[in-house]
Amino acid sequence: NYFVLAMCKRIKCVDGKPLEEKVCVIPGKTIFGNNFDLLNVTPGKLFKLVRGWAKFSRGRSYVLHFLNASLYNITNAEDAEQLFLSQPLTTKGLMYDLLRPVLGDGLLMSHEEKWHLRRKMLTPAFHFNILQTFNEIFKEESLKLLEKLKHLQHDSVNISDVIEEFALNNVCETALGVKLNDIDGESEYRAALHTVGTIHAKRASNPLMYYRIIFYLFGQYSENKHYIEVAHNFSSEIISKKREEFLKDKGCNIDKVNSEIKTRYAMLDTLLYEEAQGLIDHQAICEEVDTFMFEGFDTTSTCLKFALLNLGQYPDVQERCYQEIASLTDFENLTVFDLNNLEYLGCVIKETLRMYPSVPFIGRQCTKETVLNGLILPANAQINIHIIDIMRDSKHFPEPSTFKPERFLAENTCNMHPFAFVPFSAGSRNCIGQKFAILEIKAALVAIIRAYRIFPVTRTKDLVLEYGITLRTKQKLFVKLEPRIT
Ligand code: HEM
Repeated sequence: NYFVLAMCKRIKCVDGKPLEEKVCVIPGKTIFGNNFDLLNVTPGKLFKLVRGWAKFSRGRSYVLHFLNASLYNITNAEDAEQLFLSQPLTTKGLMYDLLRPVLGDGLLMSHEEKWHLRRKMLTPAFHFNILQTFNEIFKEESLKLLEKLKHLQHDSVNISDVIEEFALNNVCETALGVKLNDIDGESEYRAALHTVGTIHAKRASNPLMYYRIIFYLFGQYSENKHYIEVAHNFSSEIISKKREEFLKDKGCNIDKVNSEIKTRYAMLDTLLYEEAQGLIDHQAICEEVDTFMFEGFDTTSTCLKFALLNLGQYPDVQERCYQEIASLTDFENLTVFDLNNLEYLGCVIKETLRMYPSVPFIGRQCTKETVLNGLILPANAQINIHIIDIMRDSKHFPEPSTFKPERFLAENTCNMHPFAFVPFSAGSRNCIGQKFAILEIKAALVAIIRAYRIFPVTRTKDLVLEYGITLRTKQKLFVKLEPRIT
């Protein structure tokens, strides 16, 4: 039962056949399983290694053996289906523990009863009525983004900074109800989130660093602690400010709040209302706010940056988007319906997410012995779901490395496997912010495409992709912009 030298319990086939008949077993570099395969890798090397294993296994899911745990890697839609539909397999994997000091036990990390309650509590904050009010903020921030772009050197625009600022402003103003620019320490906060993500990616690339004591002694423990504190102090200050406003404004009229909450309450107000009812405490609010800021900012900005690179590289695609947008009314008057109706632009965003998913890998762990896809996974086995490989499977997406937004037109998706396109994950632990994200990305792209022709500077084929919570690149990203004459 044990893979002795790797010191982990083996995964077995339900029918007793050799494991290799069901999955690919990646040979380790040493007799100690795959324990030493990851030593001294950088986030860039780790990304390449993990994708290389997926290539080696030729479309089959694969297994690795690490100290104390086997790792089942799901790389295709067929194997992902059972997992996404499984209720017991909703506990997040070991890797997420590295994020716990940052996100606490918020929606992303929590499980079972706690997750259920919080998800139920927060779902109304993403209701269609609320998205309508968010749309006004997305448009306002998109216009501010254009204003920023106007003052940059158009021959080579570094899109990372402006896009990240745009995304963070949006999530702060929508979810928390405060304008980030009005608060001191905004840029330090953004830098802190970025650094915490970078340290996490580096730590995740070295299994020895998963041990707290080793991270403490030889890793970036103090730096990490410092930046987490900066981020937490910032969000905590916002929460205190909003609590004061909330209690002054609504505290005496909970019934009124109760009726409003279903129609127009953003996330933080919803949480403050639950706090006023005694259902959650300050700590819980902090965890959720930190989770939403973290999840809501890097993910959308990553997608936007790749979408701009793609639009620059494919002038025909860009022109088709422009034609679709050209018939719309003034930008300021665009409704959620108008943006939802932009079918081709929607295909561009989907194709961008398919090729460059903002969250390329997600993880689960078995809390007890579990049967999945004809395998018996021992308790504590880890499961890594390769969102990126699932969506680059040539069975479902012919010529997977070619950017073809048309594959997402309604007439081409009728027979698509339900779990072949999963940038927002799927099943009960799917992304709560997916409609929010698409709307925000569309608003920004409409504003930019209307104002500028985009030309390539950084090309996607030259990018070195890096492992991280979100997809990262070694290089900074640049495009050239040419104002459109209207
Ligand atoms: C293009 C943008 C986005 C992408 C690709 C994306 C992707 C994902 C994925 C793959 C997951 C599952 C994570 C896992 O199982 O470990 C997830 C979960 C989550 N996302 Fe997003 N996300 C995006 C935008 C957003 C936004 C804008 C928000 C909030 C405003 C958000 C909030 C969350 C939260 C709270 C969860 C945890 C949900 C739960 O477990 O119940 N995301 N997202």
